[in-house]
Amino acid sequence: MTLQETIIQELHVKPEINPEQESRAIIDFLKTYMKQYGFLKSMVLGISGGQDSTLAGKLAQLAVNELNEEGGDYSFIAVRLPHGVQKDEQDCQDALDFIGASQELTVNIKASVDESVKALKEAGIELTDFQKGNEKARERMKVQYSIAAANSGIVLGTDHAAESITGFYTKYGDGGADVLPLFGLNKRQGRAILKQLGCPEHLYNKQPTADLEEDKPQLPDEVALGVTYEAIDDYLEGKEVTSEARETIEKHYLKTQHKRMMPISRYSFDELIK
Ligand SMILES: NC(=O)c1ccc[n+]([C@@H]2O[C@H](COP(=O)([O-])OP(=O)(O)OC[C@H]3O[C@@H](n4cnc5c(N)ncnc54)[C@H](O)[C@@H]3O)[C@@H](O)[C@H]2O)c1
Ligand SMILES: Nc1ncnc2c1ncn2[C@@H]1O[C@H](COP(=O)(O)O)[C@@H](O)[C@H]1O
Ligand SMILES: O=P(O)(O)OP(=O)(O)O
Ligand SMILES: [Mg+2]
Repeated sequence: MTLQETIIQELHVKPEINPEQESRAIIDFLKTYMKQYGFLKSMVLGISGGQDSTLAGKLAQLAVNELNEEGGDYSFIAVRLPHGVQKDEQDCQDALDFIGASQELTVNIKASVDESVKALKEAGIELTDFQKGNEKARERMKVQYSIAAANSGIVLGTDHAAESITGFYTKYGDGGADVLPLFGLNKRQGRAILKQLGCPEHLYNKQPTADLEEDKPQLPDEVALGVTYEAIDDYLEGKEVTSEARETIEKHYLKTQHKRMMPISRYSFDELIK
């Protein structure tokens, strides 16, 4: 098998999807999961104003609606987690309107992040702007777990194949979650599902950004990665891409293998270095 074929198999990407069937399958998966564990009552997810959290949030809310129509008492808790004031706050509000969550909460992470940065500095560790970005992502994870704990809930994550392949997430930050509804999809497939669900166009066509760096506000993922999502999506669908794109994608994949595994032990080290 080529590395491309191995990755496609590992990340469960289909060369094409039927958006309606795919959203049905994800909603059914979420419903089955919630029903499997009787004590679970809620799903929690940070809503950033981007494509992925809009999609995962909408699918979670649709699952909750159906569970409740069937006699359940479940909720989807959409969480705004700005760091100070977010430039694209209007997109976040548009996403929340589209999702129609059972409950909305806002926790501003700035004070906690600033305190961590300060305490680390006092201990002699001065974070770079990039490292502080990862601190923000981990603070968001922490807040979502606290909300889930207080609401008999699980934390949803928005990782999908087009992010997983490059490891473009903060380990135990946005990479830390209980259930990944979008796993197996690439970026354009997620966009197609949002379109089919009637999402406002400006949300599903929005430039993907982690928006974690203060020195580079709203830095497009594609600039940080050095490759376009079009190329990543093509690669994941088994298509030919330029040799430059292939090299960049595969380099990211190999460098971030540890992120797609449980913490490494003597028994998994071989898997990592293969
Ligand atoms: N922080 C930001 O401001 C920012 C902004 C945009 C995008 N991103 C993206 O988010 C991601 C997060 O950055 P990151 O990957 O540098 O940080 P990370 O914290 O997600 O991962 C780095 C950590 O992983 C562990 N690690 C590294 N190599 C390992 C190995 N071989 N085996 C086991 N553990 C290992 C180490 O603890 C290291 O500190 C990147 O893809 C980045 O491009 C971050
Ligand atoms: N500003 C944010 N508010 C709420 N939730 C957020 C915010 N930024 C990121 N998130 C969550 O993290 C994931 C990953 O974001 P990327 O843009 O892929 O880095 C996002 O889906 C939200 O759930
Ligand atoms: O995870 P999101 O919602 O922030 O989407 P994107 O990765 O496209 O910014
Ligand atoms: Mg984003």
